[in-house]
Amino acid sequence: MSTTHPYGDLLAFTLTSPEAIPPSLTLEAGIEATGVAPGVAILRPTRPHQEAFILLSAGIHGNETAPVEVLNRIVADLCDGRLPLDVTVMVMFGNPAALVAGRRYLDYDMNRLFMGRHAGQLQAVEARRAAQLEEMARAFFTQADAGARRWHYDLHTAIRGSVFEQFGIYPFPDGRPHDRSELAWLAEAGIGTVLLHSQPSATFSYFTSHHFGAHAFTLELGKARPFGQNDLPRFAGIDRALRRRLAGLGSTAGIQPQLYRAKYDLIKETEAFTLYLADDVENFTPLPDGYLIAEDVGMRYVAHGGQERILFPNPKVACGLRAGIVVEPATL
Ligand SMILES: O=C(O)CCC(=O)N[C@@H](CCC(=O)O)C(=O)O
Ligand SMILES: [Zn+2]
Repeated sequence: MSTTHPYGDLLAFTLTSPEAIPPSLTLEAGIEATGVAPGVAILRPTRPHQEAFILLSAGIHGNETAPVEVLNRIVADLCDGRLPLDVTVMVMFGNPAALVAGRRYLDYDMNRLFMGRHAGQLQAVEARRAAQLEEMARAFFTQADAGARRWHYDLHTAIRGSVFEQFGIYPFPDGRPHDRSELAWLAEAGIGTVLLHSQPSATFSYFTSHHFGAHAFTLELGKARPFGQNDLPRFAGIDRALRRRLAGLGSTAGIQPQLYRAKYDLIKETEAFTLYLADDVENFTPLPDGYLIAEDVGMRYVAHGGQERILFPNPKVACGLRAGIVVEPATL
């Protein structure tokens, strides 16, 4: 089957025309493709299929290109009949303008603007886009019957390298138990480490978990690199697992990832915030007992106990935002 539609390379379509909505088409592969917004489309089999709704997002941060390339290939394989689809899937390239610019964001970090936080940053282009993504996620998940299964995988790569190259982030479950079969699915996808968030946040995965009860995860799949510099075979585990999920296949293995819990956030309150970790310190680096991690006006962040590790240290964030997370080992 030869490609004669933009779903054969939705990424090229989006980067070339970042304000264009993909066309709505019935494809020879037996898929109804509906363009919803720039960089966003829903794919649904034309034949009877499972009552499962899967949201796959990438490029919420515009410099995190590899996950966008992974999703782009999956969309092409679905739409050209090389990969079976037995669920309804919405694919989102989160921030097309930032993807074109190769920047994490243009005005404001979009993954701090969900849960309605966009209303407080209306001058930022990311605020309008976050509001749009929220609305599209709401329409997508609320069309599902009460018994339908809902998943959301928000794919990222990180600024720094990591002691554990790929890891998942389980948003705060609002009192629901953590789901061991979802954790096993992550392990099977090659994601051997999962951070359990301990509080609500303004991220996309918390939004879909909180509002729609989706099994939602932020997945950190490696180090962020520009388009053309990604080593895509390193993403084979998540690629394979997503393809199985889209084909309606279940888990095969029972292994569990190792778990960490978010203990507290480093908050950059003022421009005086100082981080005492070098730029090449990796995510999940252990923090020796007593180590001074960071300081801000009237605040000293000191490591305790020798079991803590640092995640996402970044002194360059805007004031008021998280400049790192101190994590510790956890069990369920
Ligand atoms: O490398 C970094 O410093 C950030 C990588 C990244 O974008 N991570 C996500 C994690 C979201 C979460 O905590 O659920 C983010 O910071 O938005
Ligand atoms: Zn990111």
